[in-house]
Amino acid sequence: MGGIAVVLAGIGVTMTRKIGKACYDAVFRQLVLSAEFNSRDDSFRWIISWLSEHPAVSDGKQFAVFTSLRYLGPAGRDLDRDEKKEDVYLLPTGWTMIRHKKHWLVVSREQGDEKSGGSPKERETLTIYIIGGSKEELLSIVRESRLAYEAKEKSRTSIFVADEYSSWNKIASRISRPLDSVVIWPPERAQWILNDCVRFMQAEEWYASRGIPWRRGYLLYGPPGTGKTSLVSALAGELKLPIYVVSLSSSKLTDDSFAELLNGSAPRCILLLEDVDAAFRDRHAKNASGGLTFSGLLNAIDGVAAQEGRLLFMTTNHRELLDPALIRPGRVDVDVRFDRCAKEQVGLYVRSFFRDITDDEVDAFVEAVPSGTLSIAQLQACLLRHRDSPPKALAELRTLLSSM
Ligand SMILES: Nc1ncnc2c1ncn2[C@@H]1O[C@H](COP(=O)(O)OP(=O)(O)OP(=O)(O)O)[C@@H](O)[C@H]1O
Repeated sequence: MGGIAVVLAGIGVTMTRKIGKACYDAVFRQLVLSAEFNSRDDSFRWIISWLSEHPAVSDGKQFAVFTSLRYLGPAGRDLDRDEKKEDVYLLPTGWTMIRHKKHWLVVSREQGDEKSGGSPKERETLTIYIIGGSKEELLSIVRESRLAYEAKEKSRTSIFVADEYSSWNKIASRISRPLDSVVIWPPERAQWILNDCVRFMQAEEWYASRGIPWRRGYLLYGPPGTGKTSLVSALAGELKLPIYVVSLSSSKLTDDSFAELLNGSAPRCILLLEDVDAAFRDRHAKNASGGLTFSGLLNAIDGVAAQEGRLLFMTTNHRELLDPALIRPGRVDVDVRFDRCAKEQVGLYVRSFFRDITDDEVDAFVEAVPSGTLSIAQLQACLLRHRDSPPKALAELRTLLSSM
């Protein structure tokens, strides 16, 4: 008898709990709206940036640091050489309540476990609960955060690099580099390439009406440090497009993950494949071990399922080592050769570096550097060591040249 009473009491407690929870959930759902932002989605960045600038948050005491400059892979190295500025956000830790306009918002951040896949940063979610608010109010927060983020990013270039999990990591968002900061010869060539890109981006219908896949490929080749990556960076700034960088030499890449990466890039972007020769000196060199194959590469960049409307840039120091199939017309439409400095480039670069230098001093640099001996990167390194003294820079340059 006593046993039955205990069982009945147990059932009663469980039922009461369940009913209580159901009532609580129903009331909670009625009063509280929520939106979840996953770090895989762009909206996550908007909200993170919006929250970190919200007065109620910036007055807080406990913060977690969130930075978008997380991973500098080999391909990120060059792009990051000029500026090491990070996007750093200070965000509240755990659960936070903030007053926004007429409502209270509760913000919670959660890190997913390994089962949810992807890199740890990719598994993060941020949930905003709005108490007593409407769907429209929740949407207006998302819109507001998007507009603020886009306004902030307007004069910046976003750079994404494929990480070891074969997903995109935003490594930087930096002030766009002006096109005329890249000194190539002849100077009108940079503008020609920019015009070509613009013309392509505006020609979706033209391509569609002729049944031509809407794709354009550029091969930039020449010695190291001559401005290939810098030009891509400047073009991205002028075109207001993000750059997606893949290093083909990564051993983690497979045909599937490469195709997935390309599909996961923004529909309008610059896709930059750096040092293509390192991975594909010839089509047979790879790949017994299951990495990216040559046909996998070709399929992903221009197979039937390949994305359209993006600009493909490939860079190499050794054009002669590339498989002809990779650079045939249709895959590479524009070939641009970069060389070590012509005398005119030395003059232009020195003038733009020192700004208030005299004509005679510029002429001395031009005279000292024979055409085709130094890359701009070498010249730049020397000038940087004596940024306040053109005569000292010139003296060091002469020593350097005499030892070559
Ligand atoms: N033509 C150029 N105009 C202005 N700066 C240049 C130029 N070439 C190189 N530089 C400077 O030299 C550095 C290296 O340049 P960059 O990475 O663009 O060279 P690269 O040709 O892509 O080299 P690599 O083949 O090694 O990838 C950068 O800091 C860049 O600012």
